[in-house]
Amino acid sequence: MRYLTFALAKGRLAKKTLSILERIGITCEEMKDPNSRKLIFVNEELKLKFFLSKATDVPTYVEYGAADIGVVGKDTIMEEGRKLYEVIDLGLGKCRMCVAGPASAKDLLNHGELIRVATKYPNIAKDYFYNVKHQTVEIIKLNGSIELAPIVGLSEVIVDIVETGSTLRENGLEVLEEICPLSARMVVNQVSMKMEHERIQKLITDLKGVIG
Ligand SMILES: Nc1ncnc2c1ncn2[C@@H]1O[C@H](COP(=O)(O)OP(=O)(O)OP(=O)(O)O)[C@@H](O)[C@H]1O
Ligand SMILES: O=P(O)(O)OC[C@H]1O[C@H](OP(=O)(O)OP(=O)(O)O)[C@H](O)[C@@H]1O
Repeated sequence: MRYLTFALAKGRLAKKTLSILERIGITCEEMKDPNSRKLIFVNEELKLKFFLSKATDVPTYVEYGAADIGVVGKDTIMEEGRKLYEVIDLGLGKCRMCVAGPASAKDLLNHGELIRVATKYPNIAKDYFYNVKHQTVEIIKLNGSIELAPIVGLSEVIVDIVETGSTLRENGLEVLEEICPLSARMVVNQVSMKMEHERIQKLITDLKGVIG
């Protein structure tokens, strides 16, 4: 039996992903050592391998088949646009992709003005403004602390993740439009899905049994 390899997003989703896998009997004790610098972990008994990578790289590993299976946020799947199968919504890491800004920016969205949109997600923002709203905008790519952009005058609005809404509230901003709900998904390499169909299907069925 060959090894099945999992690419898991490090950061916010990692711990929750490991605990959902544990609930279906997939454990990788080694991975829990916070001091370890090791990158790849093996469960000999189950013939599984795991590695943690930057969330944005998970779809890349899965498309190329370096990992058979990945767990990553829907936002990253949409933004990366890789060829893979999205097989299950794990229901964790729930949040929303939103257009946000000061209340005063609402009118700019309703009247189709040429506005600047700061975001870590240029493809999602482009798709939303061009294909859904049919509004021409200038997209400005940032890499973090997106809420700063409208405060310091870099953009009129932002496209970003909202979970509790605290970051927006504490900075005098609000949700202006909701683009879509988000959560972590399991994704599968298209060839692996065919070659390892039975094992992957069992995994999906087991996961469906433990998620609410
Ligand atoms: N409040 C939140 N903020 C950001 N992401 C969240 C939040 N809640 C859930 N998520 C989900 O967690 C995923 C990973 O978030 P995390 O902040 O760990 O990674 P990242 O932002 O891609 O990493 P980095 O900070 O290295 O760029 C997101 O892609 C999203 O699907
Ligand atoms: O609605 P909330 O619960 O406040 O969560 C949303 C915030 O969390 C994320 O930022 P993150 O902490 O990942 O930092 P970053 O902005 O540097 O990416 C996201 O980009 C928002 O800023």
